[in-house]
Amino acid sequence: MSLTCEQLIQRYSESWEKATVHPFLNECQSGKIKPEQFNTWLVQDYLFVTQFTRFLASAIANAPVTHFDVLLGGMSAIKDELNWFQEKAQERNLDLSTEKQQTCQAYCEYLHHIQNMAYPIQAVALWAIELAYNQAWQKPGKMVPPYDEFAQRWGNPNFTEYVKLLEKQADEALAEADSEVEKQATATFVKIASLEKDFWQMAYKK
Ligand SMILES: Cc1ncc(C[n+]2csc(CCO)c2C)c(N)n1
Repeated sequence: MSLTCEQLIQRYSESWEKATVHPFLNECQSGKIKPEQFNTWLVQDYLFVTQFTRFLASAIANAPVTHFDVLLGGMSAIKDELNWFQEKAQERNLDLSTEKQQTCQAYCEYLHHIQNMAYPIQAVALWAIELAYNQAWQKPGKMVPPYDEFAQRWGNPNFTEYVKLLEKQADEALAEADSEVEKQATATFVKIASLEKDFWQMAYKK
């Protein structure tokens, strides 16, 4: 039996919990987050998504044609997401040409690093990155305005469906992987969980 996404979640459930449960999210839920802390996180997330766009493009370049439909749908969603980030930044008077914090920089470098690795590794990364947001923004429960818009964006059923399709594709890719690629895909999952955990914390740093 080959490795599956479900097994990764089960085997590393503690790391995954830390990736998707954080005081930042609870403070968005209650409305206690300071606007400047939220803004700090938002700008860093925009910077991350610009790098993620390049990562998705390279995953498409390595993917089998049977995976194009889902991934191209993801690419189209990112076009919308980047424009939406720019709108939010304008509303909040934020400068998007800010420097990356160290955690954001490390995450972007990691995406660049796995860009040229075997496709199953990229398929697992795409799934894990999207699942992290899909779960993290739902776990605290109904959020107060203005943070409910963010929770809706990443917690809505359509996005959940997209993440399920990414899981199916990652499982298909893993079914073709040898044990070395399985090992690297596992390491990628664990690394992403750790980077996601650190990412929330950037809200509290200048
Ligand atoms: C640190 C961090 N991790 C995951 C995501 C989730 N995500 C990455 S790109 C994108 C747009 C739709 O594909 C979404 C929702 C994020 N934004 N920031």
